[in-house]
Amino acid sequence: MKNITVLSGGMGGARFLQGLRHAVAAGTLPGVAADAEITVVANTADDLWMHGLKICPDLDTVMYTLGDGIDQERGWGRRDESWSVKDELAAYGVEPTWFGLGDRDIATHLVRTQMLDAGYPLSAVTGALCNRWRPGVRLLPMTDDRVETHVAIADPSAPSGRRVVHFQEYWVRLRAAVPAETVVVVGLEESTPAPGVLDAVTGADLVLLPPSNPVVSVGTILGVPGVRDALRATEAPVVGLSPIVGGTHVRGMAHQMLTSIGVEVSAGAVGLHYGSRAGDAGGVLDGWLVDEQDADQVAAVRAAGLACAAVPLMMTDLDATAAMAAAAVELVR
Ligand SMILES: O=c1nc2n(C[C@H](O)[C@H](O)[C@H](O)CO)c3cc(O)ccc3cc-2c(=O)[nH]1
Repeated sequence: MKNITVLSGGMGGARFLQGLRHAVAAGTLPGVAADAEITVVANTADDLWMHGLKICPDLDTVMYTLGDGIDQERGWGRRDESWSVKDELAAYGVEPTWFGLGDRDIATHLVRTQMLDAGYPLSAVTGALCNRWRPGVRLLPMTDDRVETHVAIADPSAPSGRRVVHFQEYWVRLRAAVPAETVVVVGLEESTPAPGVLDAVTGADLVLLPPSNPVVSVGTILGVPGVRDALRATEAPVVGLSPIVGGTHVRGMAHQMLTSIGVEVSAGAVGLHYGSRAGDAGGVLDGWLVDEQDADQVAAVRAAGLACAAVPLMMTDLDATAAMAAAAVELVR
């Protein structure tokens, strides 16, 4: 195997990619060449415009994490960050004040916004930013078009009893503490895959769905017209790793998002939600990894036509994550 493609969200996907890159370089993935290329197709529906800047959280989290600029503790934004601009904006009473824009991070958004204003597509901007960060993977946005996830929540003070907020407000300001009644990904149906995305799927030797949010991260990538068809057409095996362990998410808000689309919050249910490529309901997987805590769900996943195994899925360190990548390869060899 020489070409591995990963459909990734932010923090969970980025941590997985660290382990995958480590395993490829160490030559510990059975049948995978040590010089194999990793292509990351990243979710861009978390993106938002704020203070006139285009912010791309999942692209930046992958870029900073693999480029060794990430703040490990937060899992997003830059290490050794300062917040002077954020504080000054707050001093002017400029909203929103709830979003953490760091001084170093703002430089990334300034470069991106200037290039977008000059007419460069997001994919070209991302390539330019990666010339500095050298993440060691090819990083592609899922689309160059504007796509944004918005969440409808109950709001008794609103005439309709509901209010729609940008995904970032739901996640950062509201801490996903209220039920997501409806998730709407604005612009998704009209979007087209960014250059290289479909080829990265159809031309891969292996496609991986890391433990990112199956609704608002991987789910949005699958929603870009053409991506799901490419996954069902590729000759590469497609393997996913469950973001749900022991009945809940490890970090983030997969629990709330799965509930909002009526999918049971379990490792097995997420695998069945992605579905088997062997089936005819648009499924995209050949294999699905669940954590050892969820071994009792392996039989049901296999019964749906998926290869399935229960292995440790907690990304506690680089070796643990590398072992997860190896288990994914083993599952479909
Ligand atoms: O929990 C937070 N996450 C923050 N994130 C993380 C972001 O909400 C998540 O990475 C994804 O959107 C969800 O996966 C940021 C990411 C960026 O790229 C830039 C700024 C932020 C700011 C925050 C923040 O203030 N609080």
